[in-house]
Amino acid sequence: MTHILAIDQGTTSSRAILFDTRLHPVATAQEEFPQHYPQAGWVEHDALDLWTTTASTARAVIEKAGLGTRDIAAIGITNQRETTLLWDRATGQPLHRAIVWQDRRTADICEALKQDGHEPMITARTGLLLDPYFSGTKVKWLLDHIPDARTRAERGELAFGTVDSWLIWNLTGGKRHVTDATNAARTMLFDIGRNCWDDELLALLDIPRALLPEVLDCAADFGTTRPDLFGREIPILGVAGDQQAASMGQACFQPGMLKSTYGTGCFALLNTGDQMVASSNRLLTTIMSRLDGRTTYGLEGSIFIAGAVVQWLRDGLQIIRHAAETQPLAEAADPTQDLVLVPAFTGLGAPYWRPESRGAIFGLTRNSGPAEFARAALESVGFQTRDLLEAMRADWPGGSEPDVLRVDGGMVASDWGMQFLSDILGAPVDRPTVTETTALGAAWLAGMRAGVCPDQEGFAESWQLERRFTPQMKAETRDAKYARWQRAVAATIAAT
Ligand SMILES: Nc1ncnc2c1ncn2[C@@H]1O[C@H](COP(=O)(O)OP(=O)(O)O)[C@@H](O)[C@H]1O
Ligand SMILES: O=P(O)(O)OC[C@H](O)CO
Repeated sequence: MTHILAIDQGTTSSRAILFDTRLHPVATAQEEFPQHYPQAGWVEHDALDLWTTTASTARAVIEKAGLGTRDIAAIGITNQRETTLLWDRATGQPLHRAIVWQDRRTADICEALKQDGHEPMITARTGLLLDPYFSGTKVKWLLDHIPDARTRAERGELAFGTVDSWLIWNLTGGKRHVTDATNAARTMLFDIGRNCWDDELLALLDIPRALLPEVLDCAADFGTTRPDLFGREIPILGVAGDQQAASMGQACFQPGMLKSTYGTGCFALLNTGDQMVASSNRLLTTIMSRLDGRTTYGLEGSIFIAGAVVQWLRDGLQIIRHAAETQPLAEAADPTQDLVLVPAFTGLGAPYWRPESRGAIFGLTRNSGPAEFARAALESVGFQTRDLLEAMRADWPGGSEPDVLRVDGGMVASDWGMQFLSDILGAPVDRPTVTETTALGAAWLAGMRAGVCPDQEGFAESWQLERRFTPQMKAETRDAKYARWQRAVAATIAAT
Protein backbone atom coordinates (compact mmCIF):
# COMPACT_ATOMS: atom_id res chain seq x y z
CA MET A 1 0.00 0.00 0.00
CA THR A 2 2.62 2.46 -1.12
CA HIS A 3 0.75 4.68 -3.54
CA ILE A 4 -2.36 6.83 -4.03
CA LEU A 5 -4.17 7.09 -7.34
CA ALA A 6 -5.47 10.57 -8.11
CA ILE A 7 -8.08 10.92 -10.85
CA ASP A 8 -8.32 14.44 -12.30
CA GLN A 9 -11.27 14.58 -14.69
CA GLY A 10 -10.96 18.00 -16.41
CA THR A 11 -12.76 19.93 -19.11
CA THR A 12 -10.53 18.88 -21.99
CA SER A 13 -8.83 15.73 -20.71
CA SER A 14 -8.87 13.02 -18.07
CA ARG A 15 -5.65 12.52 -16.12
CA ALA A 16 -4.55 9.88 -13.67
CA ILE A 17 -1.53 10.55 -11.48
CA LEU A 18 0.11 8.17 -9.06
CA PHE A 19 1.65 9.63 -5.93
CA ASP A 20 3.79 7.84 -3.38
CA THR A 21 2.82 8.21 0.26
CA ARG A 22 5.20 11.18 0.62
CA LEU A 23 2.95 12.71 -2.06
CA HIS A 24 5.58 12.86 -4.77
CA PRO A 25 4.15 12.26 -8.26
CA VAL A 26 5.58 9.10 -9.83
CA ALA A 27 3.63 8.61 -13.07
CA THR A 28 0.98 10.35 -15.17
CA ALA A 29 -1.42 9.27 -17.93
CA GLN A 30 -3.65 11.64 -19.86
CA GLU A 31 -6.32 11.30 -22.53
CA GLU A 32 -8.24 14.02 -24.33
CA PHE A 33 -11.84 13.52 -25.42
CA PRO A 34 -14.10 15.30 -27.93
CA GLN A 35 -15.93 18.50 -27.10
CA HIS A 36 -19.41 18.82 -28.60
CA TYR A 37 -20.85 22.21 -29.58
CA PRO A 38 -24.36 21.40 -30.89
CA GLN A 39 -25.36 25.09 -31.03
CA ALA A 40 -23.73 28.46 -30.38
CA GLY A 41 -23.12 28.74 -26.63
CA TRP A 42 -23.80 25.04 -25.97
CA VAL A 43 -20.98 22.75 -24.74
CA GLU A 44 -21.45 19.02 -24.11
CA HIS A 45 -19.35 16.00 -23.21
CA ASP A 46 -20.29 12.43 -23.92
CA ALA A 47 -20.85 10.97 -20.43
CA LEU A 48 -19.34 7.65 -21.53
CA ASP A 49 -16.18 9.44 -22.76
CA LEU A 50 -15.73 10.92 -19.29
CA TRP A 51 -15.99 7.47 -17.77
CA THR A 52 -13.96 5.46 -20.31
CA THR A 53 -11.06 7.94 -20.42
CA THR A 54 -11.00 7.95 -16.63
CA ALA A 55 -10.94 4.16 -16.43
CA SER A 56 -8.30 3.77 -19.14
CA THR A 57 -5.94 6.47 -17.80
CA ALA A 58 -6.24 4.94 -14.32
CA ARG A 59 -5.27 1.53 -15.67
CA ALA A 60 -2.52 3.00 -17.86
CA VAL A 61 -0.83 4.91 -15.06
CA ILE A 62 -0.67 1.85 -12.82
CA GLU A 63 0.92 -0.11 -15.65
CA LYS A 64 3.30 2.73 -16.54
CA ALA A 65 4.57 2.91 -12.96
CA GLY A 66 5.14 -0.85 -13.00
CA LEU A 67 2.85 -1.28 -10.01
CA GLY A 68 0.13 -3.76 -9.17
CA THR A 69 -3.23 -2.71 -7.80
CA ARG A 70 -2.12 -4.18 -4.45
CA ASP A 71 0.19 -1.15 -4.21
CA ILE A 72 -2.70 1.33 -4.35
CA ALA A 73 -3.96 2.28 -0.90
CA ALA A 74 -6.78 4.54 -2.07
CA ILE A 75 -8.25 6.63 -4.86
CA GLY A 76 -8.84 10.40 -4.73
CA ILE A 77 -11.07 12.10 -7.29
CA THR A 78 -11.06 15.70 -8.44
CA ASN A 79 -13.15 16.99 -11.32
CA GLN A 80 -14.35 19.79 -13.54
CA ARG A 81 -17.12 21.31 -11.49
CA GLU A 82 -20.77 22.17 -12.23
CA THR A 83 -20.94 19.92 -15.34
CA THR A 84 -24.29 18.15 -15.10
CA LEU A 85 -25.25 14.51 -15.77
CA LEU A 86 -28.48 12.56 -15.57
CA TRP A 87 -28.67 8.77 -15.76
CA ASP A 88 -30.97 5.82 -15.29
CA ARG A 89 -30.41 4.08 -11.95
CA ALA A 90 -31.48 0.68 -13.31
CA THR A 91 -29.31 0.55 -16.41
CA GLY A 92 -26.60 3.11 -15.58
CA GLN A 93 -27.20 4.66 -19.01
CA PRO A 94 -26.92 8.44 -19.35
CA LEU A 95 -30.12 10.14 -20.54
CA HIS A 96 -28.27 12.92 -22.33
CA ARG A 97 -24.77 14.18 -22.95
CA ALA A 98 -23.23 15.99 -19.97
CA ILE A 99 -23.99 19.72 -20.04
CA VAL A 100 -20.63 21.39 -19.43
CA TRP A 101 -20.06 24.29 -17.00
CA GLN A 102 -19.27 26.60 -19.97
CA ASP A 103 -22.69 25.95 -21.55
CA ARG A 104 -24.95 29.03 -21.72
CA ARG A 105 -28.24 27.39 -22.86
CA THR A 106 -30.03 28.22 -19.62
CA ALA A 107 -29.42 31.98 -19.85
CA ASP A 108 -33.18 32.52 -20.40
CA ILE A 109 -34.12 30.45 -17.35
CA CYS A 110 -31.68 32.53 -15.28
CA GLU A 111 -32.99 35.78 -16.70
CA ALA A 112 -36.61 34.84 -15.90
CA LEU A 113 -35.66 33.94 -12.31
CA LYS A 114 -33.82 37.26 -12.02
CA GLN A 115 -36.83 39.17 -13.31
CA ASP A 116 -38.96 37.45 -10.67
CA GLY A 117 -36.55 38.72 -8.01
CA HIS A 118 -35.08 35.36 -6.91
CA GLU A 119 -31.38 36.21 -7.18
CA PRO A 120 -30.86 37.67 -3.66
CA MET A 121 -32.34 34.54 -2.02
CA ILE A 122 -30.29 32.24 -4.27
CA THR A 123 -27.07 34.13 -3.52
CA ALA A 124 -27.78 34.21 0.21
CA ARG A 125 -28.33 30.43 0.32
CA THR A 126 -25.77 29.16 -2.17
CA GLY A 127 -23.12 31.92 -2.30
CA LEU A 128 -23.43 31.85 -6.11
CA LEU A 129 -24.74 34.23 -8.73
CA LEU A 130 -27.79 33.38 -10.78
CA ASP A 131 -25.84 32.26 -13.83
CA PRO A 132 -26.00 29.34 -16.32
CA TYR A 133 -22.47 28.38 -15.11
CA PHE A 134 -23.95 26.36 -12.21
CA SER A 135 -25.75 22.99 -12.33
CA GLY A 136 -29.23 23.91 -11.03
CA THR A 137 -30.70 25.40 -14.20
CA LYS A 138 -28.97 22.73 -16.31
CA VAL A 139 -30.81 19.99 -14.37
CA LYS A 140 -34.07 21.88 -14.86
CA TRP A 141 -33.36 22.13 -18.60
CA LEU A 142 -32.76 18.36 -18.84
CA LEU A 143 -35.98 17.57 -16.95
CA ASP A 144 -37.90 20.04 -19.13
CA HIS A 145 -36.57 18.61 -22.41
CA ILE A 146 -36.21 14.84 -21.98
CA PRO A 147 -39.62 13.12 -22.37
CA ASP A 148 -40.92 11.63 -19.10
CA ALA A 149 -37.76 12.60 -17.25
CA ARG A 150 -39.46 14.59 -14.50
CA THR A 151 -42.06 11.86 -13.81
CA ARG A 152 -39.38 9.20 -13.78
CA ALA A 153 -37.23 11.38 -11.51
CA GLU A 154 -40.13 11.73 -9.09
CA ARG A 155 -40.46 7.92 -9.04
CA GLY A 156 -36.77 7.70 -8.04
CA GLU A 157 -35.70 6.03 -11.28
CA LEU A 158 -33.12 8.64 -12.27
CA ALA A 159 -29.94 10.05 -10.75
CA PHE A 160 -28.36 13.50 -11.12
CA GLY A 161 -24.69 14.02 -10.50
CA THR A 162 -21.72 16.24 -11.13
CA VAL A 163 -18.77 14.44 -12.71
CA ASP A 164 -17.47 13.07 -9.39
CA SER A 165 -20.83 11.35 -8.70
CA TRP A 166 -20.96 9.90 -12.21
CA LEU A 167 -17.43 8.49 -11.90
CA ILE A 168 -18.09 7.05 -8.44
CA TRP A 169 -21.34 5.47 -9.68
CA ASN A 170 -19.37 3.74 -12.44
CA LEU A 171 -16.33 2.89 -10.33
CA THR A 172 -18.52 1.24 -7.69
CA GLY A 173 -20.73 -0.56 -10.22
CA GLY A 174 -23.79 1.55 -9.34
CA LYS A 175 -23.50 0.88 -5.62
CA ARG A 176 -22.96 4.48 -4.52
CA HIS A 177 -24.69 7.72 -5.47
CA VAL A 178 -22.65 10.28 -3.54
CA THR A 179 -20.82 13.59 -3.89
CA ASP A 180 -18.75 15.81 -1.62
CA ALA A 181 -19.61 19.21 -0.12
CA THR A 182 -17.34 21.22 -2.49
CA ASN A 183 -19.05 19.81 -5.58
CA ALA A 184 -22.51 20.15 -4.02
CA ALA A 185 -21.72 23.81 -3.33
CA ARG A 186 -21.50 24.46 -7.09
CA THR A 187 -24.93 23.10 -8.01
CA MET A 188 -27.00 26.15 -6.89
CA LEU A 189 -29.19 23.63 -5.06
CA PHE A 190 -27.15 23.43 -1.85
CA ASP A 191 -27.47 25.67 1.20
CA ILE A 192 -23.80 26.26 2.08
CA GLY A 193 -24.60 27.66 5.53
CA ARG A 194 -26.78 24.75 6.66
CA ASN A 195 -24.80 22.23 4.60
CA CYS A 196 -27.78 20.50 3.00
CA TRP A 197 -29.86 20.39 -0.18
CA ASP A 198 -32.37 23.23 -0.16
CA ASP A 199 -36.04 22.33 -0.63
CA GLU A 200 -37.06 25.86 -1.61
CA LEU A 201 -34.47 25.96 -4.41
CA LEU A 202 -35.51 22.48 -5.55
CA ALA A 203 -39.15 23.61 -5.67
CA LEU A 204 -38.22 26.80 -7.55
CA LEU A 205 -36.49 24.78 -10.27
CA ASP A 206 -38.97 21.89 -10.09
CA ILE A 207 -36.26 19.34 -9.34
CA PRO A 208 -37.37 16.22 -7.38
CA ARG A 209 -35.23 15.49 -4.32
CA ALA A 210 -35.06 11.81 -5.30
CA LEU A 211 -32.57 12.76 -8.03
CA LEU A 212 -29.88 13.99 -5.65
CA PRO A 213 -26.79 12.23 -4.32
CA GLU A 214 -25.84 11.97 -0.67
CA VAL A 215 -23.31 14.67 0.33
CA LEU A 216 -20.21 13.56 2.23
CA ASP A 217 -17.08 15.25 3.64
CA CYS A 218 -14.12 15.58 1.24
CA ALA A 219 -12.27 12.77 3.03
CA ALA A 220 -14.83 10.01 3.56
CA ASP A 221 -15.85 6.55 2.47
CA PHE A 222 -17.14 6.99 -1.11
CA GLY A 223 -17.28 3.25 -1.78
CA THR A 224 -14.93 0.68 -3.29
CA THR A 225 -14.20 -0.02 -6.94
CA ARG A 226 -15.83 -2.96 -8.74
CA PRO A 227 -13.40 -5.88 -8.33
CA ASP A 228 -13.22 -6.50 -12.10
CA LEU A 229 -12.02 -2.96 -12.88
CA PHE A 230 -8.54 -3.16 -11.37
CA GLY A 231 -8.51 -6.80 -10.28
CA ARG A 232 -9.21 -5.84 -6.69
CA GLU A 233 -11.51 -3.52 -4.72
CA ILE A 234 -9.83 -0.18 -4.05
CA PRO A 235 -11.43 2.30 -1.64
CA ILE A 236 -12.34 5.79 -2.89
CA LEU A 237 -11.52 8.01 0.07
CA GLY A 238 -11.16 11.57 -1.21
CA VAL A 239 -13.26 13.85 -3.45
CA ALA A 240 -13.14 17.59 -4.18
CA GLY A 241 -13.96 19.92 -7.07
CA ASP A 242 -10.79 20.76 -8.98
CA GLN A 243 -10.31 24.34 -7.75
CA GLN A 244 -10.90 23.37 -4.14
CA ALA A 245 -8.55 20.40 -4.56
CA ALA A 246 -5.91 22.78 -5.93
CA SER A 247 -6.29 24.96 -2.82
CA MET A 248 -5.74 21.92 -0.67
CA GLY A 249 -2.80 20.81 -2.84
CA GLN A 250 -1.35 24.28 -2.26
CA ALA A 251 -1.91 23.78 1.48
CA CYS A 252 -3.98 26.98 1.68
CA PHE A 253 -5.49 25.83 4.96
CA GLN A 254 -5.30 29.06 6.94
CA PRO A 255 -7.69 32.03 6.59
CA GLY A 256 -6.15 34.68 4.33
CA MET A 257 -4.23 32.15 2.21
CA LEU A 258 -4.77 32.51 -1.51
CA LYS A 259 -4.08 30.39 -4.58
CA SER A 260 -4.61 30.98 -8.25
CA THR A 261 -4.65 28.24 -10.89
CA TYR A 262 -3.67 29.16 -14.47
CA GLY A 263 -4.93 26.64 -17.01
CA THR A 264 -7.23 27.52 -19.88
CA GLY A 265 -8.95 29.92 -17.49
CA CYS A 266 -7.87 31.17 -14.09
CA PHE A 267 -9.54 30.48 -10.76
CA ALA A 268 -8.45 32.32 -7.61
CA LEU A 269 -9.61 31.07 -4.22
CA LEU A 270 -9.13 32.87 -0.91
CA ASN A 271 -9.58 30.93 2.32
CA THR A 272 -11.95 32.84 4.65
CA GLY A 273 -11.95 30.18 7.39
CA ASP A 274 -15.29 29.61 9.07
CA GLN A 275 -16.60 32.96 7.81
CA MET A 276 -19.06 32.89 4.94
CA VAL A 277 -18.04 36.24 3.44
CA ALA A 278 -20.78 37.67 1.20
CA SER A 279 -19.35 39.43 -1.84
CA SER A 280 -20.36 42.92 -2.89
CA ASN A 281 -18.09 42.62 -5.92
CA ARG A 282 -19.60 39.68 -7.73
CA LEU A 283 -17.21 37.07 -6.42
CA LEU A 284 -18.57 33.69 -5.36
CA THR A 285 -18.80 32.44 -1.79
CA THR A 286 -18.09 28.76 -1.77
CA ILE A 287 -17.14 25.74 0.32
CA MET A 288 -13.34 25.29 0.22
CA SER A 289 -13.44 22.01 2.12
CA ARG A 290 -15.46 19.99 4.59
CA LEU A 291 -13.31 17.80 6.79
CA ASP A 292 -14.51 15.95 9.89
CA GLY A 293 -17.84 17.76 9.51
CA ARG A 294 -16.13 21.17 9.69
CA THR A 295 -16.70 23.52 6.76
CA THR A 296 -14.11 26.01 5.56
CA TYR A 297 -15.38 28.74 3.26
CA GLY A 298 -13.72 30.74 0.52
CA LEU A 299 -14.17 33.60 -1.91
CA GLU A 300 -13.66 32.64 -5.54
CA GLY A 301 -12.98 34.65 -8.66
CA SER A 302 -13.12 32.99 -12.08
CA ILE A 303 -11.54 34.34 -15.27
CA PHE A 304 -12.52 32.56 -18.49
CA ILE A 305 -9.38 33.31 -20.53
CA ALA A 306 -5.87 32.89 -19.06
CA GLY A 307 -3.69 30.27 -20.80
CA ALA A 308 -6.27 30.37 -23.60
CA VAL A 309 -4.90 33.77 -24.62
CA VAL A 310 -1.58 32.05 -25.37
CA GLN A 311 -3.47 29.37 -27.34
CA TRP A 312 -5.02 32.21 -29.34
CA LEU A 313 -1.55 33.58 -30.20
CA ARG A 314 -0.67 30.08 -31.38
CA ASP A 315 -3.85 28.87 -33.12
CA GLY A 316 -5.68 32.10 -33.95
CA LEU A 317 -2.96 34.61 -34.84
CA GLN A 318 -0.38 31.88 -35.52
CA ILE A 319 2.47 34.07 -34.34
CA ILE A 320 3.96 31.35 -32.13
CA ARG A 321 4.23 27.59 -32.48
CA HIS A 322 4.68 26.76 -28.80
CA ALA A 323 3.40 28.49 -25.66
CA ALA A 324 6.96 28.89 -24.34
CA GLU A 325 7.84 31.15 -27.29
CA THR A 326 5.91 33.94 -25.58
CA GLN A 327 8.83 34.39 -23.16
CA PRO A 328 11.55 35.56 -25.62
CA LEU A 329 8.94 37.57 -27.52
CA ALA A 330 7.75 39.42 -24.40
CA GLU A 331 11.36 40.11 -23.43
CA ALA A 332 12.02 41.61 -26.87
CA ALA A 333 8.86 43.78 -26.94
CA ASP A 334 9.33 47.51 -27.56
CA PRO A 335 9.25 49.26 -24.16
CA THR A 336 7.92 52.49 -25.74
CA GLN A 337 4.72 50.79 -26.89
CA ASP A 338 1.97 50.01 -24.43
CA LEU A 339 -0.47 47.59 -26.02
CA VAL A 340 -3.33 46.53 -23.75
CA LEU A 341 -5.25 43.40 -24.69
CA VAL A 342 -8.62 42.73 -23.03
CA PRO A 343 -9.18 39.02 -23.79
CA ALA A 344 -12.97 39.03 -23.41
CA PHE A 345 -13.19 36.34 -26.13
CA THR A 346 -16.11 34.62 -24.39
CA GLY A 347 -17.23 37.57 -22.29
CA LEU A 348 -15.72 38.83 -19.05
CA GLY A 349 -15.88 36.73 -15.88
CA ALA A 350 -15.40 37.96 -12.31
CA PRO A 351 -15.71 40.65 -11.15
CA TYR A 352 -17.45 42.02 -14.27
CA TRP A 353 -19.68 39.10 -15.39
CA ARG A 354 -20.28 40.52 -18.88
CA PRO A 355 -21.12 37.49 -21.04
CA GLU A 356 -21.88 39.73 -24.02
CA SER A 357 -18.50 41.56 -24.10
CA ARG A 358 -15.89 40.66 -26.69
CA GLY A 359 -12.11 41.17 -26.83
CA ALA A 360 -10.34 44.41 -27.69
CA ILE A 361 -6.82 45.71 -28.14
CA PHE A 362 -5.67 49.27 -27.44
CA GLY A 363 -2.55 51.25 -28.33
CA LEU A 364 -1.68 49.73 -31.73
CA THR A 365 1.01 51.50 -33.77
CA ARG A 366 2.60 50.70 -37.13
CA ASN A 367 5.44 49.08 -35.20
CA SER A 368 3.21 46.72 -33.20
CA GLY A 369 4.07 43.13 -33.97
CA PRO A 370 4.21 39.61 -32.51
CA ALA A 371 6.47 40.66 -29.61
CA GLU A 372 4.09 43.37 -28.43
CA PHE A 373 1.08 41.05 -28.83
CA ALA A 374 2.81 38.33 -26.80
CA ARG A 375 3.68 40.77 -24.02
CA ALA A 376 0.12 42.15 -23.98
CA ALA A 377 -1.28 38.59 -23.82
CA LEU A 378 0.85 37.64 -20.80
CA GLU A 379 0.14 40.97 -19.12
CA SER A 380 -3.62 40.51 -19.55
CA VAL A 381 -3.48 37.51 -17.23
CA GLY A 382 -1.72 39.56 -14.54
CA PHE A 383 -4.18 42.45 -14.86
CA GLN A 384 -7.18 40.14 -14.58
CA THR A 385 -5.71 38.53 -11.46
CA ARG A 386 -5.25 41.95 -9.91
CA ASP A 387 -8.94 42.68 -10.60
CA LEU A 388 -9.85 39.58 -8.61
CA LEU A 389 -7.56 40.44 -5.72
CA GLU A 390 -8.88 44.02 -5.57
CA ALA A 391 -12.41 42.58 -5.35
CA MET A 392 -11.35 40.16 -2.59
CA ARG A 393 -9.71 42.98 -0.65
CA ALA A 394 -12.88 45.07 -0.89
CA ASP A 395 -15.10 42.14 0.14
CA TRP A 396 -13.01 41.10 3.13
CA PRO A 397 -11.10 44.13 4.39
CA GLY A 398 -8.46 43.16 6.90
CA GLY A 399 -8.76 39.45 6.28
CA SER A 400 -7.84 39.35 2.67
CA GLU A 401 -4.59 41.29 2.42
CA PRO A 402 -2.68 38.40 0.95
CA ASP A 403 1.01 38.32 1.84
CA VAL A 404 1.62 36.04 -1.05
CA LEU A 405 -0.14 34.35 -3.95
CA ARG A 406 0.48 30.63 -4.52
CA VAL A 407 0.21 29.73 -8.20
CA ASP A 408 -0.22 26.51 -10.18
CA GLY A 409 -1.49 25.16 -13.52
CA GLY A 410 0.20 24.86 -16.92
CA MET A 411 0.71 28.58 -17.48
CA VAL A 412 2.89 29.10 -14.42
CA ALA A 413 5.72 27.66 -16.54
CA SER A 414 6.00 31.21 -17.90
CA ASP A 415 8.68 32.98 -15.80
CA TRP A 416 7.93 36.24 -17.60
CA GLY A 417 4.21 35.89 -16.88
CA MET A 418 4.82 35.12 -13.18
CA GLN A 419 7.26 38.04 -12.80
CA PHE A 420 4.72 40.41 -14.34
CA LEU A 421 2.04 38.98 -12.05
CA SER A 422 4.16 39.79 -9.01
CA ASP A 423 4.98 43.25 -10.42
CA ILE A 424 1.39 44.21 -11.09
CA LEU A 425 0.11 42.81 -7.79
CA GLY A 426 2.97 44.36 -5.82
CA ALA A 427 3.10 41.08 -3.91
CA PRO A 428 5.23 37.92 -3.94
CA VAL A 429 4.13 35.04 -6.16
CA ASP A 430 5.14 31.54 -5.04
CA ARG A 431 5.47 28.67 -7.49
CA PRO A 432 5.64 25.24 -5.81
CA THR A 433 7.72 22.27 -6.92
CA VAL A 434 4.58 20.25 -7.68
CA THR A 435 2.39 22.26 -10.06
CA GLU A 436 -0.08 19.36 -10.45
CA THR A 437 -1.65 20.67 -7.27
CA THR A 438 -5.20 19.68 -8.23
CA ALA A 439 -4.33 15.99 -8.32
CA LEU A 440 -2.08 16.44 -5.29
CA GLY A 441 -5.02 17.78 -3.27
CA ALA A 442 -7.17 14.78 -4.19
CA ALA A 443 -4.32 12.36 -3.43
CA TRP A 444 -3.73 13.99 -0.05
CA LEU A 445 -7.42 13.71 0.91
CA ALA A 446 -7.51 10.00 0.03
CA GLY A 447 -4.09 9.22 1.51
CA MET A 448 -4.89 11.01 4.75
CA ARG A 449 -8.19 9.15 5.09
CA ALA A 450 -6.39 5.86 4.38
CA GLY A 451 -3.91 6.70 7.12
CA VAL A 452 -0.87 6.52 4.84
CA CYS A 453 -0.29 10.28 4.31
CA PRO A 454 0.32 13.12 6.77
CA ASP A 455 -2.46 15.09 8.44
CA GLN A 456 -3.21 18.70 7.47
CA GLU A 457 -0.38 20.17 9.51
CA GLY A 458 2.19 17.65 8.31
CA PHE A 459 1.10 18.10 4.71
CA ALA A 460 1.29 21.93 4.99
CA GLU A 461 4.87 21.57 6.23
CA SER A 462 5.80 19.40 3.27
CA TRP A 463 4.66 22.05 0.72
CA GLN A 464 7.77 23.05 -1.23
CA LEU A 465 8.63 26.29 -2.94
CA GLU A 466 10.29 26.04 -6.34
CA ARG A 467 10.64 29.79 -6.96
CA ARG A 468 9.42 33.04 -5.42
CA PHE A 469 8.85 36.03 -7.75
CA THR A 470 9.05 39.40 -5.97
CA PRO A 471 7.88 42.78 -7.28
CA GLN A 472 10.54 44.65 -9.27
CA MET A 473 8.33 47.31 -10.86
CA LYS A 474 8.27 50.89 -9.56
CA ALA A 475 5.00 51.78 -7.78
CA GLU A 476 4.26 54.64 -10.23
CA THR A 477 4.67 52.35 -13.22
CA ARG A 478 2.44 49.72 -11.60
CA ASP A 479 -0.27 52.26 -10.84
CA ALA A 480 -0.12 53.81 -14.32
CA LYS A 481 -0.27 50.41 -16.04
CA TYR A 482 -3.17 49.19 -13.92
CA ALA A 483 -5.09 52.45 -14.45
CA ARG A 484 -4.61 52.00 -18.20
CA TRP A 485 -5.95 48.44 -17.97
CA GLN A 486 -9.02 49.65 -16.07
CA ARG A 487 -9.70 52.26 -18.76
CA ALA A 488 -9.31 49.56 -21.43
CA VAL A 489 -11.84 47.29 -19.67
CA ALA A 490 -14.30 50.16 -19.27
CA ALA A 491 -13.97 50.98 -22.98
CA THR A 492 -14.41 47.29 -23.92
CA ILE A 493 -17.60 47.03 -21.87
CA ALA A 494 -18.88 50.34 -23.27
CA ALA A 495 -18.30 49.09 -26.83
CA THR A 496 -20.46 45.99 -26.32
N1 LIG B 1 5.48 28.34 -21.07
C1 LIG B 1 4.23 28.78 -21.14
N2 LIG B 1 3.98 30.11 -21.29
C2 LIG B 1 2.71 30.58 -21.35
N3 LIG B 1 1.62 29.79 -21.30
C3 LIG B 1 1.79 28.47 -21.17
C4 LIG B 1 3.11 27.89 -21.09
N4 LIG B 1 2.96 26.54 -20.99
C5 LIG B 1 1.62 26.29 -20.99
N5 LIG B 1 0.92 27.45 -21.11
C6 LIG B 1 -0.56 27.59 -21.16
O1 LIG B 1 -1.11 26.84 -20.10
C7 LIG B 1 -2.35 26.23 -20.48
C8 LIG B 1 -2.34 24.74 -20.14
O2 LIG B 1 -2.43 24.56 -18.77
P1 LIG B 1 -3.21 23.31 -18.12
O3 LIG B 1 -3.11 23.47 -16.65
O4 LIG B 1 -2.72 22.07 -18.76
O5 LIG B 1 -4.68 23.67 -18.65
P2 LIG B 1 -6.10 22.90 -18.58
O6 LIG B 1 -6.03 21.95 -17.39
O7 LIG B 1 -7.12 24.00 -18.40
O8 LIG B 1 -6.26 22.20 -19.91
C9 LIG B 1 -2.49 26.42 -21.98
O9 LIG B 1 -3.53 27.35 -22.20
C10 LIG B 1 -1.14 26.99 -22.43
O10 LIG B 1 -1.33 27.99 -23.41
O1 LIG C 1 -11.42 21.46 -15.92
P1 LIG C 1 -10.85 22.78 -15.62
O2 LIG C 1 -9.48 22.74 -15.03
O3 LIG C 1 -10.97 23.73 -16.79
O4 LIG C 1 -11.76 23.43 -14.41
C1 LIG C 1 -13.07 23.75 -14.60
C2 LIG C 1 -13.68 24.36 -13.36
O5 LIG C 1 -13.83 23.44 -12.32
C3 LIG C 1 -15.01 24.97 -13.70
O6 LIG C 1 -15.60 25.59 -12.59
